[in-house]
Amino acid sequence: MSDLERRKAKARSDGYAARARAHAAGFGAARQAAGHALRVLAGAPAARVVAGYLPIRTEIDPRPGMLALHGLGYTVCVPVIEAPAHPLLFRVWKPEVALVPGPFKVLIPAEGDWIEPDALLVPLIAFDDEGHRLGYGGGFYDRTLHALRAHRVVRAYGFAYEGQHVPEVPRGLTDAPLDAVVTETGARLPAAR
Ligand SMILES: Nc1nc2c(c(=O)[nH]1)N(C=O)[C@@H](CNc1ccc(C(=O)N[C@@H](CCC(=O)O)C(=O)O)cc1)CN2
Ligand SMILES: Nc1ncnc2c1ncn2[C@@H]1O[C@H](COP(=O)(O)OP(=O)(O)OP(=O)(O)O)[C@@H](O)[C@H]1O
Repeated sequence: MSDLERRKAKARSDGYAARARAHAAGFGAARQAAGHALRVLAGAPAARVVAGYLPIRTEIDPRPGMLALHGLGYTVCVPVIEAPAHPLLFRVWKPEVALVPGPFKVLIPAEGDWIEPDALLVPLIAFDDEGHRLGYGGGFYDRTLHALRAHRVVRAYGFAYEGQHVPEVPRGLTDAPLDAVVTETGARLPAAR
């Protein structure tokens, strides 16, 4: 294990504990964060297809935001793992769509069109002021953002509890930065990178 991997592993276990505390205390946070996400997306030009996610463990629940976006006429989609070390695919999500368990027990739509999002709400374990994030360690969102951003502007907004903020996320060369992080207290724009 490299020094970076060791530091990420430590930050992951600390981050898990902080997220669990925020989740346990976070009554109403998902709704407040949803409101901030709608404002951020309304200010982002040309975002019509927005990726949310179906939460696992103690991730903040983006479904109130996804429901509101659907009601406003956005096309909402969620990630699906195609294979390890591959970018994520995205399938259209609607409030009534049937869900089935996919890899890592994450729910995925049983059917629906495959689509490319132009903005994403991204789950995470920890984030810092420069918009760097730590995920579960699969590199899925990093690969996905690199691939999507190779041919056009695609915005990525971390979606998290305020309690997941850390001074500095251990960072590697392949980590894809976020355009902002939305929490229950508002949208944090990254400080100059
Ligand atoms: N809600 C949600 N959906 C998502 C993601 C996510 O982070 N959150 N993903 C974002 O990528 C993808 C799923 N990726 C995942 C990758 C790893 C693990 C996981 O449980 N990893 C184990 C370690 C496994 C190992 O080391 O082999 C762990 O954390 O204990 C879960 C989801 C797509 N959908
Ligand atoms: N664009 C990429 N191309 C090739 N490898 C990549 C890319 N992005 C990440 N990786 C590799 O994936 C592995 C996991 O990366 P990392 O620890 O940053 O995952 P993570 O950001 O925590 O996970 P996720 O993005 O799935 O939430 C690392 O070995 C990293 O080098």
